[in-house]
Amino acid sequence: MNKKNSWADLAANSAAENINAGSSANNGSVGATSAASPSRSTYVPPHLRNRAPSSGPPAAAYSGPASNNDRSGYGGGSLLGVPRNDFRSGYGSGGGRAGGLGNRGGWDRGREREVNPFGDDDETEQPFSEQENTGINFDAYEDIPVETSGENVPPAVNTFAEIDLGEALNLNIRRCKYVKPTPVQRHAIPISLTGRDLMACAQTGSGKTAAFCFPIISGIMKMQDQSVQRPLRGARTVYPLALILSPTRELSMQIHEEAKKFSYQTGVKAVVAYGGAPIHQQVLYYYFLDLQLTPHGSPVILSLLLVSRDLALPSFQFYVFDQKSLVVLSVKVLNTALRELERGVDILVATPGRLVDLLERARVSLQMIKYLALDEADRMLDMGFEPQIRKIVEQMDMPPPGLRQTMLFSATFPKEIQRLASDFLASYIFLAVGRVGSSTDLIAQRVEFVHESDKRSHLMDLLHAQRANGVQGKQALTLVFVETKKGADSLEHWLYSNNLPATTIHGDRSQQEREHALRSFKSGNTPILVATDVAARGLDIPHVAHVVNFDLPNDIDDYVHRIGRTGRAGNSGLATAFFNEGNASLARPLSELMQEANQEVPAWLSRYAARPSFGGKNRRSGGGRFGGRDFRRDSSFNRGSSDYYGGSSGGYGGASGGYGGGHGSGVTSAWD
Ligand SMILES: Nc1ncnc2c1ncn2[C@@H]1O[C@H](COP(=O)(O)OP(=O)(O)OP(=O)(O)O)[C@@H](O)[C@H]1O
Repeated sequence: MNKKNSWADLAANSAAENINAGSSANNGSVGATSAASPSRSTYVPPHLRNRAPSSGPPAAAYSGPASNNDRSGYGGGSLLGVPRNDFRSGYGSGGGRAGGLGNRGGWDRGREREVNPFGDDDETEQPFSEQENTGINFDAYEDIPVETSGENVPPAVNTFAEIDLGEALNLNIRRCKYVKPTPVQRHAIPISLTGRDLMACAQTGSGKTAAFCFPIISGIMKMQDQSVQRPLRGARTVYPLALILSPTRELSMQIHEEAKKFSYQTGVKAVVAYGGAPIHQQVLYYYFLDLQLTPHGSPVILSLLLVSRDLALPSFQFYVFDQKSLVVLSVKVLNTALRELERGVDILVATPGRLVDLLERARVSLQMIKYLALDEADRMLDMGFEPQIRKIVEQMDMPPPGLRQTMLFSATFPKEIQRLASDFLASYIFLAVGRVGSSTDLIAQRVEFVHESDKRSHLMDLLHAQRANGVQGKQALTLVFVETKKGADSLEHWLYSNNLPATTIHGDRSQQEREHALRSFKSGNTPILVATDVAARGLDIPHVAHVVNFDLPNDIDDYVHRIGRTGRAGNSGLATAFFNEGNASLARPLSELMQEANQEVPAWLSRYAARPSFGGKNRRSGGGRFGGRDFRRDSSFNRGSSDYYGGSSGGYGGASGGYGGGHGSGVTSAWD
């Protein structure tokens, strides 16, 4: 019998192995099963045999972690049907499921104790100088141009000590080894601390997450001192004080991890809400509560308890399964994520879809929101997400602009999106660190003309050369962007069959597979990650040495975010793009971007860029010279007599401004 991977199949395998059941395919019904006299009353997992029988809590009957199936295609049947190539991860590690959802720091599975995200419980505090993260090259940021616009802009600071963030948060900043604020932090944190709304644009990898997290945590700490009361509307509804929205599950998880670090021992609690994967992909553990055999020897699971953290699964829902020789009469779902949420939340980090679900089920109320942050705000307000964001921000119970503080952050901010975003803001300050939508010159950019049919062999050459130059012949972490999910799978397969350790991340992979692929990449086990744009934004993966745009995106802003996965926090990086006739419309913005970042533009690319038929449609974020990027300064964006510079929200509650300016059309499929 082949091993299978869904929770039900795991149960089947486990049951079949342990009970030595007969092979008859009995599709027993509830009635038939009840009538059968069982040959054994209760299943005891192998590790609990020889112990006294117990009818105690489920933990006593733990059957082990559900499988991680990222490499399950090898050596056994896979429900997913597609072999996966997370190099080596499937060998000897048991698939690694125990390191999956449940191992994400901070959840602490049902215990109230706050997990130390720094793992430094025993560490005595070191002097500041010894802690400095030597990888950070702050000088790289010193001469970066900064522009602010809006009324009464608070002055920037040069050190964290100048800002009153609160002792507990300051301690965590030291634990993070942040010695001094990055430019976006120097400006954005004082602005936010004075309660002003903010639209901030700063280069990839320049510390925007902390720039919105610090004021939120510090503000909530102050609110705790004032013992802010939350409404009592049914124990199951929670009232977060801050909401941080991001476009992908992985980014939400990452922000949550960061928020947990920053808020450690501050009394501020951050919870993440994402999900949407089918039940069998979300199960952490399963327990047999009651299992019997029919006279024919078929296993009948009278009751199975699943422990899940997918917020979509209500606790204790009952299912009846009838699969081949296995009958499951009832499944109880113990939803650890919902329970975590029910214990209370100050900062809710979420993807929009999951949040809408929670709002509709009255699990979350936004009535108490004091802080709203949109990370990758331009992405959150483009055609794909805008309706959901409007629903969350304008049509539920969130306080309007002026009564809440709103912070929008991204590395790119097209003017059309700025205009939409202004609906969510009141009297806001616009902050641009570096040119809006520019890339950092920490990233060396190369563009090579490669015909479609030559791309694979060219990539192979790059990767081999890189390995030859690497430390002890090791492959440096390389992120390869392609345009489609199918393209990602096919390239991964090809790399793998050519002995290059690759995995993929894209929207057709299960959440478990996505997370496993990311972990495998980060750890260096699978140093080549083939990705769609689902990995283009926000992900902070240390030591990514090389980003390859195997397929260039249609939009220059997407290019900016993609290459921004390398060259982060002051470190240098390399980005190579394969360009051919199909990318002609990107020639002009690409060569402009490269010039701005002091990169050498190949003569052939300049010639493409100079052709009048190319490059017209693809606008640069913000556009124009430095200093003209706040859309409120551009008269063509003013609506009638309303004065956007002053920033009062003209469109609150209204319908979308209908942005349709060629943004994201080729990208949507990659973002789920
Ligand atoms: N003040 C600081 N000192 C040292 N490191 C910092 C500081 N602030 C942030 N970092 C580190 O810099 C890295 C990049 O930060 P972050 O992920 O917030 O960048 P970002 O601007 O949000 O990038 P992106 O545009 O790609 O989302 C992280 O590893 C973070 O821990």
